[in-house]
Amino acid sequence: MPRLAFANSFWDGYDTLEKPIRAGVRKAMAKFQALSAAELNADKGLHLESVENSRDPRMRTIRITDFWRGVVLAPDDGSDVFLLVNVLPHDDAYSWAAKRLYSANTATRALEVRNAAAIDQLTPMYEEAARRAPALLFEKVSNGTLRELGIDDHVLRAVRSIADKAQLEAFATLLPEDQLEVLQYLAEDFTPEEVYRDVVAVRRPADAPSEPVEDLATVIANTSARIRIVTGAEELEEMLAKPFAAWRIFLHPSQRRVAYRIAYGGPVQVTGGPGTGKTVAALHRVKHLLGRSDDSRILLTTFTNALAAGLRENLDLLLDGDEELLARVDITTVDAYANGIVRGRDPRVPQPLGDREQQQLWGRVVKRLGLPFTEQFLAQEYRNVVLAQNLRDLDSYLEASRTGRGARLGAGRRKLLWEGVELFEQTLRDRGETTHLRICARAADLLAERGPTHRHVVVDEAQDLHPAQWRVLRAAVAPGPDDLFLTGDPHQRIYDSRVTLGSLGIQTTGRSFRLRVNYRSTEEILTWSAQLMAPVRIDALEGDAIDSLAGYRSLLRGRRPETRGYPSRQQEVTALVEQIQQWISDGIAPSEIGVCARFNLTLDKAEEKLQAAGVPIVRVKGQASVGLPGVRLATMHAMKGLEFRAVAVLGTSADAVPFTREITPADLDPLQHQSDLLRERCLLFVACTRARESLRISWSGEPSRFLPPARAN
Ligand SMILES: Nc1ncnc2c1ncn2[C@@H]1O[C@H](COP(=O)(O)OP(=O)(O)OP(=O)(O)O)[C@@H](O)[C@H]1O
Repeated sequence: MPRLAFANSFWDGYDTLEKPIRAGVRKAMAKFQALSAAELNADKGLHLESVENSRDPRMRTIRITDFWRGVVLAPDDGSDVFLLVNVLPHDDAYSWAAKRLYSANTATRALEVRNAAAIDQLTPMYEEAARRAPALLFEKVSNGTLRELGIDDHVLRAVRSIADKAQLEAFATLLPEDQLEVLQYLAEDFTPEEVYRDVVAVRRPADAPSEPVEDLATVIANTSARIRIVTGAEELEEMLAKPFAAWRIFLHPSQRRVAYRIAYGGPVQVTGGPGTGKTVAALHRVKHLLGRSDDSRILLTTFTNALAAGLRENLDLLLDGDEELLARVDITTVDAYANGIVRGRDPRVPQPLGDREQQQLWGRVVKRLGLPFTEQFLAQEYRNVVLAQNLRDLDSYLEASRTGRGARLGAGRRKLLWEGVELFEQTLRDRGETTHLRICARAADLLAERGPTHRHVVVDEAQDLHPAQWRVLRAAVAPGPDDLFLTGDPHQRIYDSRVTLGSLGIQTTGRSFRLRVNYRSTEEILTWSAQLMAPVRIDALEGDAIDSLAGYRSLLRGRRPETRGYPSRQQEVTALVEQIQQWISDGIAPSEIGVCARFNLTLDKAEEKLQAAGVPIVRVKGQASVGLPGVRLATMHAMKGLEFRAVAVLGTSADAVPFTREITPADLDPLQHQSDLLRERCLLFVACTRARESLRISWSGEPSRFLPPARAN
C-alpha cells in the first residue's frame, strides 16, 4: 500500500478551504490509504492524471470536487510515498503544477520546490542588467563553495545574475527553500562555514551517505521541516479534522535543533528577534523533556498571567490534551511561583504593592528623613542595586559595585541612602505590605533551605527578569544537565532589568543558540520595525556581549507599514476608527486587530470613538481574553508576547514616546537616562512587531523621535 505525506504548501491554504472541499480532500486522501498504487491509477473518482507540459514529470492532479483539484507528487522510482502539495481551483491547479519542479538538495538532502518557469523568465533579464552592474551580490563566493552549500546549476545561473539584496528578494518566492536560505545568509555576510553550520548541518541527516540518495521516499523522510508523513487512517482523520497549527509540526531546523537535542550539560539560552518562534521552541522543549522520564516535574514560566494562559492552551494542543503529561507541568509567572513558595511556609504573605504605590512610599521616606535624593532615584537604587545584588545590610551596600548607575555615591551618601532603605522596609513591615521582588528574595531563601521543587525549568520572555527573579528560578532546580532552558529577546527588554546570568549561577556559554526566521510578520513589517532599533546597541541576555538582529528575516511578504501624522488627537482617532472599519470589512475578525498606545488615557479616547461607531472592543489588562469577540485595546506594555493580523499603534507623538516622566534627567544620572530612553524605544519596537500582516503607526503634532525618517518608510 502506498504511503501519504503532506507538504507545508498544502497546509498554508487548508484552513481557508470551504467545508465540501475539505470533505473532498479527506475522501481522496482516504483512498491513498486504502488502494494499491495500481488501483489508485485506475480509480475513476480520483482521476490521478499527469500534467501536460509540466517541469516535473512526477506531477499529478487528483479530483477533489467538480471544480477543485489536488496537486500530488507521485513517485516514479519504485518508492511508495505520494506527496500532496496543494489544493486549488481546477485551472490554477494545472498552471501551478506545470511551473513547479521538486528536487533533492545535494547538501541538506531535503526535498525543495522551485518555480522553475518564473526563474527561467527572470534570469535572462537579470543577466542583462548584471552586465552593467558595478558589483554582484555573490561575486566573492566561488561556484565550488556554492555547490558545497547545495546550490545547483539552475539556481547558480540565477545567483550569478543577482546584483543586490533587493534582487535576491525578487527571487525569494521562486527559489528552492534551503538554497534560498543559504543565499540569504551569505547576503548578510555570514561566512560559508557559518552557513554550513546554521543552514546545512542542521538539516542534513546525521547518517547521510556521501552520495545523495535520490529516491523520493528517502528525500521526503529527510524533509521533516516541511513535510509530514502520515502513518495511519486515524492520524489522517484527526489531522484533517482539526484546525491546523503549523508550529506543532513543521519546526524550522534551528528550532528543532534546540528543542529536541537529547540533553544539555547545563543551562541553555535561545535568543532571536520578535516572532522567531522562541515560545514555540520552549513548548517543544517541554514536550521533549516530558518524554524523557515518567515522573519529572517541569516549571514553565513567562511574564504575565495572560501569557501563561496562552502557554497552557498551546501546550495542551501540542500534547494532544494528554492530561497526565499536562499535570506534570506547572505554568505560571515567576512572581506567582515565588508567592506560592512563601505562602507554603506561612499563608499570611504580605500584600505586594504596585510600582506607583512604591514610588509614593519612597516619596514619604524622602520627606521624613529629609534625604538629598529624589524618590525616583531611590526607587531605582533599591531595585537595581539593593535588590539586584540581594544586599541585606549597610556594610554590604557600602562595598557594593554600582555598575550601570551613573551618579557616584561616596560612603557618606550611601549611609544616608541606607537609612532610607531601612525606613522603606520597616514601613512595609509595619503596614503588612511588601513588593514582588521582596517576595522573590524570600522565596529564594526558602528554596535554598528546602531544596529544588522541579527537575527542569523552562523560561519564556527571559529578557525582562530581575536578578531577584533569576535567583528564584536558579533555586527551583538543582544545577546540572537540562536544568534551565531560557528563551528571550534582549531587543524586547521593556523593564529595567540588568542581569549578568553567569554571576547568578546560570552559565550558558557553549549552549547559546539564535533563531533568525520570523514566522509572524511580513518582511515589510520586520524591516521597518528593525529600523527603530538600528541606532542603538543592545546588551545580550547574559549581559557581557552585544545582541544583534543580523540575518533576521521573514518568509512572508505583504504591504509596507503605514505612518501618518495628524494635526490633532481628535483627527487621529477619527482616522483610526476608519482604518479599523476598513480592516473589518477586508475580512479581518475584530479579535485579530490590536490597537495600542503608550497610555491608557489615549486608549480611553479610542475606546469611546470605536464604541460610538459600533465596533466591539476588549481592553487587555494582563488577563487572558481568548475567545472574547472585539478589537483588542492594550498599552504597549500589555502587548508583550501577543500577536494580531493587524495592529494600529496610536499616539506615537514626540511628547508620549519616549514618555518624559519615565526618563531620568541626564544630569541626575546619565547612564540611567540612556537606559530609560532605550527601554522606551524597545517598547515601541515590541508594539510594532506584534503585527502579522498590517501595521499602522500614527501621531498628532510632532512625531516621536524614535520613528525612522519618512523617506525610509
Ligand atoms: N515552525 C513554525 N511554523 C509555523 N509557524 C510558526 C513556527 N514557529 C513559530 N510560528 C508562529 O510564529 C508566531 C511567533 O512565534 P512565537 O510566539 O513562538 O515567537 P517568539 O519568538 O516567542 O515571539 P516574541 O518574542 O515576539 O514574543 C506564532 O504565531 C507561531 O505560531
